[in-house]
Amino acid sequence: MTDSAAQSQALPVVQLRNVAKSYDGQHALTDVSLDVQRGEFLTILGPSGCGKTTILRLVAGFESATAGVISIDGKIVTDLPPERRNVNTVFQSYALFPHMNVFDNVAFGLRMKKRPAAEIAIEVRETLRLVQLEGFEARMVGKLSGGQQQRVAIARAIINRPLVLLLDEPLSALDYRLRKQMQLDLKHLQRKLGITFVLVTHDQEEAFSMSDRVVVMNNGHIEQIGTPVSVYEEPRNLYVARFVGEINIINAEVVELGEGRARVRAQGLDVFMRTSHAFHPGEKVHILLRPEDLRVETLKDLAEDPELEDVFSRDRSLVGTVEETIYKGATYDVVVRLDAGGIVTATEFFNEDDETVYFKASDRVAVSWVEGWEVVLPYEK
Ligand SMILES: Nc1ncnc2c1ncn2[C@@H]1O[C@H](COP(=O)(O)OP(=O)(O)OP(=O)(O)O)[C@@H](O)[C@H]1O
Repeated sequence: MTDSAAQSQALPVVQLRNVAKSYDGQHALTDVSLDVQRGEFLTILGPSGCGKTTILRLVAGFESATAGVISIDGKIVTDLPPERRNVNTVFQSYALFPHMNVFDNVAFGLRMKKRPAAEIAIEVRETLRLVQLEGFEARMVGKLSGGQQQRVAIARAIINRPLVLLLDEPLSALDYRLRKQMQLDLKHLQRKLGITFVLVTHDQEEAFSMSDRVVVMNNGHIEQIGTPVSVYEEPRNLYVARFVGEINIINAEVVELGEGRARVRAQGLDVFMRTSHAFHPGEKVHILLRPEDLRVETLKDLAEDPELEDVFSRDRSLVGTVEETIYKGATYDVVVRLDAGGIVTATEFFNEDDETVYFKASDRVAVSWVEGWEVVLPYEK
C-alpha cells in the first residue's frame, strides 16, 4: 500500500464537524461532531426525537445542515446531491417498488448506471445469495414477508457496494425472533462486505449486539461515543447509565481522596471506590451499580457462614428488607428496601436444583458488590 493509500484508509469515512440542524427555528441537532471509521459498524442510539434520523438524512444528503461541515471519504459533501455521495440508505419502510419483482428491485441501481444485462444478472444473483434470498428473483415484492422485503431492500442498497450504508431503524417492523435473526445476519453481512454501516435504533440491546461503537444521543446532541462495553461499564453521566440498561443509583459524599480511589460515605458506610474523577472532599456524588453486579445474602446465611464475609464485609454491605422478587425469564430481580433509605435491585439466578427463587419478600438481607465494579460520578440534580 502506498503512503497516501494508507493515509486515506486511516481517514474517517464520514466526518461531522460542529453540525447543527434546525427546522423552523427548532433545534433538531446542536453541535454534533462525529468520526465514522472505515469498515466499522456504528450505531446511533437514543430515544424518539433525539435527532438520530436527522444525522442519517444529513449524511445521505436528503437534508442540508444549518451549520457545520460534513465530509465523506475526505471530501466536503455539503453541495453534493445524494446520488453523488457514494452512500445508500435502507429505510424502516423498505421503500421497494411494489409493482416490480425481486430481481428488478435489486437490479434497479445497476440498470440506472447502464451496466450490461449479463453483468447485472450475475451481481443480482450474488447479492441475493448474500441476503439469503436465492431463488426469489421472480417473486413480486408484495408477496414477500416483512423480513424478506427488508432483505430485498438491503440487497438493493448493497449491490453497487457503497462506501457507507445508512440503516434507519431497519428492523423495527419485524417481530422479536426475526429481529434477533436479522441482527445477526446484518452483522455477518457487514463483516463479509467490509462496508461501513451506520445504523439508527432506539433499542439498546440491538445497538450492543451489532456494533463496534455506539453513539448515545440525547435531545439533539451526543452524550457519549464508545464500544458497547465502555458505554455500559463506564457511562459518562446518569443519562447514559440509565439509557443503556438498568442501574442502581446511590447518593453519597466524598470523604477523602487517594491515588485513583476515593473514600465515600453512603448509607452510613464509608466505602473505598475506584474513580478517575477529580473530586474534592465533601463533594456529593452518585455511586452507580448494575443489578447484575450486586450480590445479596440473607442475614441468617451470613451469620451461619463466615466465608461469605469476604464479599459481605460489614463495611461494604447495605442492609435492608426484600420487598418483592420479579420474574425475568432467565433471571429474577430482587428488590430491596434499604434500612438507611432508598431501594436497590439485584439480579439473581434461580436455584440450580429446582429452579426456584432463593429470596422472598420480607427476608432481611445484606447487599454488596466487588470493589471496583461501581462507577462514581459527579452529582447531578
Ligand atoms: N422535516 C421536519 N420538519 C420539522 N421538524 C422535524 C423534521 N424532521 C425532524 N424534525 C424534528 O427534529 C427532531 C429530531 O427528529 P429525528 O427524526 O431526527 O429524531 P429521531 O431520534 O430519529 O426520532 P425517531 O426515533 O422517533 O425517528 C424532532 O423533534 C422532530 O420532530
